[in-house]
Amino acid sequence: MSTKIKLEHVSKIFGSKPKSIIPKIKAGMEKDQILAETGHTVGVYDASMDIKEGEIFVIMGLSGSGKSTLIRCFNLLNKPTDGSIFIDGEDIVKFNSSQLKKIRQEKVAMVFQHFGLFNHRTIMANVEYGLEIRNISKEERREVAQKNIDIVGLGGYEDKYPDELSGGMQQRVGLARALANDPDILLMDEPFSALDPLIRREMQLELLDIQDRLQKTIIFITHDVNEAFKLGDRVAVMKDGKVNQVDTPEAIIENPANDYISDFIKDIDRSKVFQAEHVMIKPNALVSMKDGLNVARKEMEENGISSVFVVDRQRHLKGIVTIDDAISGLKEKKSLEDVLRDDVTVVPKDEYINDIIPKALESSFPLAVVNEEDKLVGFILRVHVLSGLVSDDVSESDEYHG
Ligand SMILES: Nc1ncnc2c1ncn2[C@@H]1O[C@H](COP(=O)(O)OP(=O)(O)OP(=O)(O)O)[C@@H](O)[C@H]1O
Repeated sequence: MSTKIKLEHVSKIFGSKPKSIIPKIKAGMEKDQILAETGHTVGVYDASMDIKEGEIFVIMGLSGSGKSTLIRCFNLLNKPTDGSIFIDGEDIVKFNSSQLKKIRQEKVAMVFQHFGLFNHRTIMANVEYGLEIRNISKEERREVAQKNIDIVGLGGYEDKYPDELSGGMQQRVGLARALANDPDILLMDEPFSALDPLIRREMQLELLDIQDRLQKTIIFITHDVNEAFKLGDRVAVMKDGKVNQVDTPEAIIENPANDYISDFIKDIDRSKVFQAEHVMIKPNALVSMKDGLNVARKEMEENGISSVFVVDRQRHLKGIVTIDDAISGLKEKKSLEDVLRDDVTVVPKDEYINDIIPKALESSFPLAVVNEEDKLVGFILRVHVLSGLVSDDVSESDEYHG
């Protein structure tokens, strides 16, 4: 994926002489001391990051950590005190007002926490708004707005007014309005935090679904670590105006950059973050149909394992054979095919552990993990899914091998 947005050493200081504060921070002065001695507030300090085209990039942090200040820099609602922001390679901090107007109308759209809808306008007229100020013709406006109302699942509500809709529905209108200008970049500042938990979960799934279809570059702000890790392809963790870590949810959980982040993520539900490919074990023994039963038995004996997966030449799974079946099958002069069991549960490599648990409970064999081409890439042991899910020792087990 190519870089869509690049931040280089972006700082935003609030106060009468913001630039004078930068050297003080460089010299190691902390945010509290700066406020006490100079009356300036450090909103964001020295943020650098690359955001890739088509990713959901989450900025997470507690209240006051600088998330909103930072996201408002992406469309220059906040002009950085220092640093550069490149969108598609152009430094927007240097843009004049007409360039800025264009980029806000056409390339970057924002969805707000409290929806920001016009209460005197119908849903249709709210969604049409951005197109209207760009002087798009009435017919085209209607067509584009209708398409986006349908995308967010609000077909049939076009003539209602915002206060006739629930919070979740109002936020869908906010999303449709942002999408109507077909922006490359969507800025979402705590869009779901005013919603109750059930609606919030529904909206999270809806956003993932819409993103699958539209592939925008999304910057999403939240203070909720579970939301961050559920939605984010990558997550930036902020504290006191500074970006502490930028990485994938899995990498942050495995290697938190400092104690603050360890503390932040201790309540995370790992089963909703880790996917099959993160916890699977790569098989060190595999048997192909043409190898035959004797080879299968040897593989199991030499590796000290009680079952082995059988694949074809393309590594597609054919089934599993157990050591007991292999030994008795050989005595009875049976072939590998005769004793092959096909009741193996197969899971795609991007399936969440949360969804794998019930399958593991039902299966008497290790679960087979396959890639997009349906090739066997690993396996997951029932015992590990059940005991602490994705504990660090998962790869050290020698109880079974596939
Ligand atoms: N316009 C402003 N003038 C002065 N200080 C500001 C301004 N906007 C934000 N700040 C300060 O900058 C710091 C970061 O605030 P910001 O709103 O970005 O945090 P946040 O992480 O988004 O918090 P929240 O989740 O509560 O919105 C805070 O200390 C805040 O008081």
